Amino acid sequence: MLKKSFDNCDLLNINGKNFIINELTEQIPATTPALLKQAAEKVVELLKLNDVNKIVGEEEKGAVLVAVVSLLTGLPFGLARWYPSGLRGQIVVDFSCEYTDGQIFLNGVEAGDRVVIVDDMISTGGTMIALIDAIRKAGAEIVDVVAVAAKEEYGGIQRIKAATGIDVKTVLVVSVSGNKSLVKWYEE
Ligand SMILES: O=P(O)(O)OC[C@H]1O[C@H](OP(=O)(O)OP(=O)(O)O)[C@H](O)[C@@H]1O
Ligand SMILES: Nc1ncnc2[nH]cnc12
Repeated sequence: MLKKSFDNCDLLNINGKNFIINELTEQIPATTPALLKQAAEKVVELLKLNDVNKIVGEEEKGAVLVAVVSLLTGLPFGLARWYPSGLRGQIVVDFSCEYTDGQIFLNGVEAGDRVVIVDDMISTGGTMIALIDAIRKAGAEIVDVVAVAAKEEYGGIQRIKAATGIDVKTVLVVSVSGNKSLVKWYEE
């Protein structure tokens, strides 16, 4: 079901970047609980959870998945926001992603935490690099990073590895260079 939902989807060109019109991240068509559950279960299967005390993700599409992974694992979660709330304890880090750049504001991560990062999609890897920087700035340790999908042509996984030393695992890799999306690899 998950593999099928990312395969043969329409692609929408936004400033030269190919956006996958799909059920899990874009609600086209509406996300079913069965698909969301399968995506979260696949992420949990890949996650190394030894002595981990927290999940970290980013709003807003990623947060839907993080919430379900939290329910499945019983672990609390922190989130990076795109706007400052003015709350004390927010960690601020610059980011640059596929469509824009700016800052992220991380809540809920403390020094000494052992965290796993969960996200829906990796494109350029810019958001993930900023999230990793913010978590390290908070004094927490990153034990594992899992995303549902990576877009093959954008080199995000390699960029994250080069910038942070971290290997990101994904459930699937999807190509966006044709007329439609094509799932190139899927973790059975
Ligand atoms: O690898 P990158 O180039 O950084 O892109 C990946 C990011 O883009 C998506 O979020 P999006 O920017 O669509 O924001 P949203 O989750 O707030 O809708 C996705 O959830 C990732 O966080
Ligand atoms: N649905 C999507 N398709 C392609 N790239 C994305 N980046 C974030 N959401 C995406």
